[in-house]
Amino acid sequence: TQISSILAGGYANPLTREWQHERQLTKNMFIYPLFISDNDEDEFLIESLPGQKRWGLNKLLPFVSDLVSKGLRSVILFGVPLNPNAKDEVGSSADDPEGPVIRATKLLKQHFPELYILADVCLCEYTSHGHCGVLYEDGTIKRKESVKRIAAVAVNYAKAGVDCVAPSDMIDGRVREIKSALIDADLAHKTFVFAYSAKFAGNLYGPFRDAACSAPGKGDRRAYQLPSGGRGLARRALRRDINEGTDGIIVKPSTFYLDVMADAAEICKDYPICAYHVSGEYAMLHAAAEKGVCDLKTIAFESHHGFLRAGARLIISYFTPDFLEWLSE
Ligand SMILES: NCC[C@H](CC(=O)O)[C@@H](CN)CCC(=O)O
Ligand SMILES: [Zn+2]
Repeated sequence: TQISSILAGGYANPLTREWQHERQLTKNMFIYPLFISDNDEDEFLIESLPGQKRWGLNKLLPFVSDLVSKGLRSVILFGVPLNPNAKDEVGSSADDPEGPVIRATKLLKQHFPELYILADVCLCEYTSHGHCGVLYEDGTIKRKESVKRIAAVAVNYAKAGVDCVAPSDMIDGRVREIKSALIDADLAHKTFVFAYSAKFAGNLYGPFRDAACSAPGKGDRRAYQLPSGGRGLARRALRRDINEGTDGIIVKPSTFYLDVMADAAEICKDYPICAYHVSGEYAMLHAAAEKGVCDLKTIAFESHHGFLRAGARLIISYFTPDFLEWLSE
């Protein structure tokens, strides 16, 4: 008999096309970023991040309640202190008990006890200079002091009820510092440490920095976020964070870094890998759809399928509300 070279029969039908997916997008893999303002009445549309808002605590609950009823399982909180004198050299207000992240955590836990809450841990939203750590006079990162401060913030978030701390600072040694500080505080047994292990300096965070007012005042983040060509460096950072006790790995950005995500799935195969579809990638798809280059829903599925193919199990995505609808159809 003639061995057929015809593959088409295997995916001729929509259902058999679905059968070809090794992993399907499901609601419980989505983690939704929430921008929490220190103005309780805020409900502010973020121009550069289509459809996304900055939320004050008096407006947050109905919005989250609707998403939870549609199957939202998890959010990641970013504090946006608008009050300018809340910022100082060491980001003191990051873990202010009256600050946006800690207050939002308590409010959300009270109303949605099942909602899994991650808190992004970084100083850039709270420092006067806008960098992710504490600086020397010459503008370089003061490593020891930075990681100690970031660990203290992580512990205070965990004390406030956060389920997972996600250090996005990228400063060497912060994972070990956070893990040991959580152990000392007797919180390590119930707090997930989700390190952004392969996070690249690039041009894809602009809309976020608009939303969070977190752009560096001077210079850039190239001294502590990875160079975009550095695949080997990313592999070394992945190994480093595993050794320092991370419980999961975030790769960020995503679309332009699927090879790094595949490396993470290999090097950290015993860990949950999370893709962060960052603000610039999200805004890019919206802009392309607006110009008629592609269809928004189709391109959202196509890009997010790529993260699964590359080995991600979780996705931090601004498309989360859309996917909660799309995956219910
Ligand atoms: N802590 C750094 C924040 C960082 C971007 C930046 O470098 O400013 C990301 C948040 N973790 C931005 C995420 C995004 O662009 O969506
Ligand atoms: Zn930062």
